[in-house]
Amino acid sequence: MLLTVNNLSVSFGGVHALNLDHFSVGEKELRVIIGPNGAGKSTLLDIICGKTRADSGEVTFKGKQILGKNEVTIAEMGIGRKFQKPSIFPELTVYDNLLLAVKTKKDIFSTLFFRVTPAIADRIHSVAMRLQLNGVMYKLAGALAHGQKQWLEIAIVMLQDPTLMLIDEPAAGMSDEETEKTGGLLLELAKTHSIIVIEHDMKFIEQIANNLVTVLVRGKRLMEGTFDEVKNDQRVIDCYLGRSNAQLETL
Ligand SMILES: Nc1ncnc2c1ncn2[C@@H]1O[C@H](COP(=O)(O)OP(=O)(O)OP(=O)(O)O)[C@@H](O)[C@H]1O
Repeated sequence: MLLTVNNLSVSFGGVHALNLDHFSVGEKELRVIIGPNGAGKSTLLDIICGKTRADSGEVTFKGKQILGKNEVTIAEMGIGRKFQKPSIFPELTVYDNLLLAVKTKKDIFSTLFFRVTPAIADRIHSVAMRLQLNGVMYKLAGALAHGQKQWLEIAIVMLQDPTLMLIDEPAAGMSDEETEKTGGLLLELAKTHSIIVIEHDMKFIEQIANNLVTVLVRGKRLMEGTFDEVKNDQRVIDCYLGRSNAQLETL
């Protein structure tokens, strides 16, 4: 397994946010995590990327313990996180945003003497191609459509060379067409990367869940299964019924 979590406990001011017995993700797996608000989904990703400290437990990545390591070290080990809040520079072009992502991966010394070699330019263009940004490379990032901005964010994470990408609600605020395209992009990226996606939109989950879906409720793992198993599980339906973000019952 690429990532393994065991007996992870996290609390904030005495309130348990996570009490997770086990969770693991394999190489080139696309895992979806669902759960009602406050289930601990973001906290789990925060722990994995080193943003939040755990009280106890074990998280190993490529066989190495990562609990207690800081965000920079964990990113260097190969875990990239795309947050919901935008992190692109709107006044720079798409190309310059991508170039900056390559530069910031370097240490200060090599950043000072940074040159765009043909290999770097190729890499930027190949990532842009995968995220279907090649047609808008010289457009200002701020002028992109909402969907394209999100794809640019994913491209920026990709350029940091992660083995595992953590993505929070990639389709939030997108049109139906953009959502479907995002699903296709994630499935394509999962051919070369492991990806954990937190998502609420069940139609989108149905499109991308080619492997397991993990259901978290009140910090615990309620169940794990295929999309159909999860969708038809009475406990899952009960957790979602009556919630505005649930569309389980309509599928
Ligand atoms: N920094 C924090 N300080 C205090 N409590 C927090 C903090 N972060 C999260 N929590 C609490 O931990 C619990 C889990 O929150 P978390 O954001 O991980 O849930 P979630 O499943 O991602 O929810 P949502 O779908 O609403 O984003 C909640 O009760 C939340 O209020």
